[in-house]
Amino acid sequence: MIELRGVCKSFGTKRAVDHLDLTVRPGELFAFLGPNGAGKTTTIKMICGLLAPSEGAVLVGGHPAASEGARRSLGYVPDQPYLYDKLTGREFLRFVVEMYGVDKATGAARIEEMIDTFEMADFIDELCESYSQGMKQRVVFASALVHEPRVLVVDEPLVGLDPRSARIVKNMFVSQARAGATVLMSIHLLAIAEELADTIGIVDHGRMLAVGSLDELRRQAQHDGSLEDLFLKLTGNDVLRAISPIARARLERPI
Ligand SMILES: Nc1ncnc2c1ncn2[C@@H]1O[C@H](COP(=O)(O)OP(=O)(O)OP(=O)(O)O)[C@@H](O)[C@H]1O
Repeated sequence: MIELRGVCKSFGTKRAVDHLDLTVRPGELFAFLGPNGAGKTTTIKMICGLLAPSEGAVLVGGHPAASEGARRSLGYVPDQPYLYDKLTGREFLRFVVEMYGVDKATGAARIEEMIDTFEMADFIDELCESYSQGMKQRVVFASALVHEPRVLVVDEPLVGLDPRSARIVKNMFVSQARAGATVLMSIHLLAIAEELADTIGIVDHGRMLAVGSLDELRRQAQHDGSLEDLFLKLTGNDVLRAISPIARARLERPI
């Protein structure tokens, strides 16, 4: 479970997150949407204990964010993942398993499972510095899941993945949620949110504009269109203003 209650985060005079309330339950796959600069990454960093809120409370698996309990419950894939160049993928996964205090036999079995799930056998014993972007992403996903977290938080999950790897990752989100994990992903690809998410939250200027299933969002926005139409309506059509009048007229035609 992820719970945010009245959460605010300011950087100097800039309010990045503004009284945000959010609950994501076990078994739920939540897509966090919003325009650039809306406050998604800042919120995710507070969930992961990397930033402290200026106000409000953040709970992860029932524990205050950044506490030992929260960290043990959590798997996190950042938008700009980092691997150690001079370790192999397998060594990196071993390091992560040891960090979480997983016993040796269980850890070794979980690493094999991850290698299999993310189809990494061909490169897992090469140094990370030799990996392509997509290979790095797969190792990072494996490292976020290897300790079997109950809460998975992913910032922009599909950047740099080829279609096959993207499919593996999408399947993994769904199977994690169906197995009872709480899954929150921030994503700009609205079609993916529409395809995968049980619940969608649209944030802008640090505030939650709407949250619910796609049908609930349609009711809240009193608009019976696609998720893209709803998104643009709720976030003020900023994108439409930036494109040509002809394209805008086409997009603004009633559906
Ligand atoms: N360390 C920081 N110092 C100052 N301002 C920051 C800092 N981090 C984020 N911000 C500001 O907070 C706001 C929210 O940023 P955030 O990265 O959370 O947005 P986002 O929704 O993740 O955007 P994107 O979709 O572009 O990744 C932005 O205005 C950003 O400039």
